[in-house]
Amino acid sequence: MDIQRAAVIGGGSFGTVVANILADNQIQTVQWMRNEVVASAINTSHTNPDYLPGVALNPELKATTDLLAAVKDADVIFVSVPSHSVRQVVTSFAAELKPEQALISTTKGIEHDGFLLMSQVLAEICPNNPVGVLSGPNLAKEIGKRELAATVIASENSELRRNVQDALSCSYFRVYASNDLYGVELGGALKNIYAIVSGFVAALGMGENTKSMIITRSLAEMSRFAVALGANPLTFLGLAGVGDLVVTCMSPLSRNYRVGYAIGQGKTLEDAIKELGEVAEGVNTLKYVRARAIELDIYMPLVMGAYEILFNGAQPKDVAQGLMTGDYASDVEFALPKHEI
Ligand SMILES: NC(=O)c1ccc[n+]([C@@H]2O[C@H](COP(=O)([O-])OP(=O)(O)OC[C@H]3O[C@@H](n4cnc5c(N)ncnc54)[C@H](O)[C@@H]3O)[C@@H](O)[C@H]2O)c1
Ligand SMILES: O=P(O)(O)OC[C@H](O)CO
Repeated sequence: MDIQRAAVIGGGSFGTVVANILADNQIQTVQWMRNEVVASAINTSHTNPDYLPGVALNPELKATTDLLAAVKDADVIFVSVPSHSVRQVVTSFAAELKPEQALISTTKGIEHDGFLLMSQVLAEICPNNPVGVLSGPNLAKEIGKRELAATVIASENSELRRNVQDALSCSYFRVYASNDLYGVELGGALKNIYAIVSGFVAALGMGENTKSMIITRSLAEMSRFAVALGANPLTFLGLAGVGDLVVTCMSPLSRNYRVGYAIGQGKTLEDAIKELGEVAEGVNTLKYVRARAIELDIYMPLVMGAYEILFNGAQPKDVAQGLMTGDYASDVEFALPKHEI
């Protein structure tokens, strides 16, 4: 199956850049979105003014608000809506799919019920279709401007991996392949938590040593969690692990970092999310990962501290001090010694 026609589901920043790369590679691409005004702007002025203002999109990219028309003839369908909408949106076209049509999630989130990653949601709804995940250090606003970046396509289906590599690789986008679907996808979801933590650190004006400590300990913590759940530890040394963690923890372009920054400045979570006006997947991911870590007895002090700040009104400064001295009051006890790993 060569990819000649593609659909992208979602009219936000990342859906638009994926659709634009495909169009740059002469793949006939239709992007589906709910907003008719944005669809019309993409078709006529070749811009997405709501999410990527100032970015010139490929004039061959077509947008539509007709979901069934978008997916009908697509060899591959990229799903790029927030995690809380994936099940509903995919269910609304699943019955129309032919078994050879592949589904690729670009969504870095977790579904609460059953702690399902998005590829697992796709496989549950469309059990006969090949499934994959695209994840890596991919800030949409930079890729929209065609700045150089790399990503990972992960799937258990080697033909699908090769085809997506061919479809997306171009002069500004390099695509690596992995068969660790679970690890690649979990890396993309987990790093959002630590981007929020890095936002606190930046807002408090902490030093470069502190930032490095946070990123490094975040990597240890997220790898420990992922390996306990069955991921390959080597995945966390690659683009979808440390790569995505570093960019999201360091860039104010990250929405998760911005939420952490706003809270670090003293804003409420509600205000921080309202101000952002876009999705910050890490907020819900933090809740679900904390619950899972407690259930499985996995030592995750940064997750526990971040939860106290976001949902229990703790002060970032107090939590940071508690984490340093090891006597941070948590209602959770851990089997692992505190400084192990
Ligand atoms: N923006 C990035 O830099 C980036 C990079 C890589 C991955 N991602 C991931 O991609 C996913 C989407 O992110 P984004 O940046 O495009 O988000 P976004 O907030 O820019 O856009 C989300 C889009 O989905 C639409 N949407 C929401 N609920 C919907 C529903 N029920 N039906 C139809 N459309 C719906 C919104 O209207 C919006 O157009 C997220 O999980 C994110 O983690 C984002
Ligand atoms: O803006 P964020 O925080 O959702 O992060 C965007 C991408 O996931 C970075 O790879």
